[in-house]
Amino acid sequence: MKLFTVEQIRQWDAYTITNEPITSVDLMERAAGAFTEWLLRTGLAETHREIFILCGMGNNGGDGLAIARLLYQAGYRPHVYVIRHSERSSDDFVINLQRYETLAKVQWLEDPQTLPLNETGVIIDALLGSGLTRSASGLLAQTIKQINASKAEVISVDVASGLFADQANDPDDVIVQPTHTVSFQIPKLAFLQPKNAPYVGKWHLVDIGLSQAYVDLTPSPYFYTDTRAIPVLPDRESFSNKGTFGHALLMAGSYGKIGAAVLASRSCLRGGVGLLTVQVPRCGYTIIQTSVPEAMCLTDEHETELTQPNDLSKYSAVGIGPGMGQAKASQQLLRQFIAQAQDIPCVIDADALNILSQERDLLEQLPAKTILTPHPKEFERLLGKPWKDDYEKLRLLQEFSTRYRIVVVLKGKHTVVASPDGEFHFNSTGNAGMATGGTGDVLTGVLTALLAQKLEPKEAAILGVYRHGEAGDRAAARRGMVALTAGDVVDGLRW
Ligand SMILES: NC(=O)C1=CN([C@@H]2O[C@H](COP(=O)(O)OP(=O)(O)OC[C@H]3O[C@@H](n4cnc5c(N)ncnc54)[C@H](OP(=O)(O)O)[C@@H]3O)[C@@H](O)[C@H]2O)[C@@H](O)CC1
Ligand SMILES: Nc1ncnc2c1ncn2[C@@H]1O[C@H](COP(=O)(O)OP(=O)(O)O)[C@@H](O)[C@H]1O
Ligand SMILES: [K+]
Repeated sequence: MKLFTVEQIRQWDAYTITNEPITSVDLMERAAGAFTEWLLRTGLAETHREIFILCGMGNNGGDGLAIARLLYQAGYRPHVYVIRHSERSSDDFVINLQRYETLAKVQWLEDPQTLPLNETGVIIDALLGSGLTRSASGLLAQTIKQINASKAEVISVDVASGLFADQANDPDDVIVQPTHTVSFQIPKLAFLQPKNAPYVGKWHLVDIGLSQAYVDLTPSPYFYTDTRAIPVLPDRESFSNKGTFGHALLMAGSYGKIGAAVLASRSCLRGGVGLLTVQVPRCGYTIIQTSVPEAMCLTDEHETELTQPNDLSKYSAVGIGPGMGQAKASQQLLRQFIAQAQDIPCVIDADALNILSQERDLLEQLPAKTILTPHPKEFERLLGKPWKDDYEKLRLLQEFSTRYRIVVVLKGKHTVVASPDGEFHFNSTGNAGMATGGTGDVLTGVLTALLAQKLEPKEAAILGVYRHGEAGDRAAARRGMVALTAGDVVDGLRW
């Protein structure tokens, strides 16, 4: 799914109005109808709950008033408040205010302290949407604080009031903290940024029929990976043999961390590779041979660390780093590896990334088909500096990917795949149960398997990250998030 900036969403709105054609107030009606249908379907507005609808004077407030009318017509009796936060009001706000006032009165809120919010109530937050131009202050900020202090269920219309939809807020901004955000058509970029988690809650999309032609015509670097958009592995030919699916090499493990090599090996096999060789220090030999009998084991000459370069020519892809440690000899090994691997697709992870952070000249020499898989701390080390906010992080990620011409998978709740063509693909699968040791090693194995099967690095990264998260979701459905381990993620892999 393509994602857009606020300015593009505004143009999308205008394009739909002109080309469908539909009047803007009817489009607002459609948005309010979709929101109300969602609300009634979820049962969050059961009649015994009091519904408070807080409206601003722009189109978000207009949505709030149209929702109020639709609820009123469905038999609910919402308490509707409007806040005078601006000199101006939007035309569609005015029309919807008049329409509502044919049914009931609204209250102009002068003092937020007087809001009779209670914990069994539902607050519909329609103060401000994507038209936010500055941080909330004054009466608006007081009202938002009052909403956040109440124990009521809060549902934001389109985007939480006070949250910028496509740029960073200041740390001390006053922003609604909803339990749910019901957003029109597409997720806003803000929903995917880690620091915004308290200002989004659970987000849901409702379809308001904005023009598909605009989506097709309008370029954007941002994508949200949904089931319809993921790359696919080619079907397996019935006459194929194990040679068809590549021979992967994993270089992983050190004394006390052979488990990382085991997890990456298992997931590489579940990723569909034809043949797998695992290079581990001598201490890992028996462990690999007994716990992953499908893999061949190449023992390093060193007892506890990886030190020995290989002839890489027979491998279709290499994954290096999980549990590898950062011993001096392993640093030298990585240097030799990079020199040798220029024509081989590779995944560089974990300790190998930390070595790269210290030996920065190696970044310039990375093979053309490289995927790096840092978590945020590892990415910060690679950059050599922290970022100011999540959007600056994205800019730096893009610069990094373009400068070194590699795919970077920045892991997290919405793992981002950044590619040298300037695109960002935010992942949609996975869950907090995966925040447990070893799940990253599982991802390395999967990505190595996909590269061995000749997927291009960008496609391999988008697909692998998606399936890895999906495997985590399957594992969480079976065991619950608390009990989930990295091995369960391996077991959850399906293609
Ligand atoms: N295409 C779609 O998806 C559709 C979108 N729709 C809806 O439209 C919403 C966007 O509406 P919108 O553009 O009218 O903006 P909205 O957020 O209501 O703000 C209004 C005004 O508030 C003001 N203001 C800003 N910041 C302020 C502050 N801190 N403190 C005080 N005032 C502040 C500022 O005016 P100013 O005071 O700067 O003159 C601004 O113009 C969108 O979120 C969705 O709900 C649907 O109806 C139909 C289809
Ligand atoms: N809250 C979360 N939601 C979704 N996925 C998560 C979450 N926390 C972690 N993950 C995923 O789990 C993996 C963790 O990788 P990493 O931090 O390298 O762990 P490790 O080094 O222990 O293997 C990543 O793929 C990440 O995207
Ligand atoms: K809102």
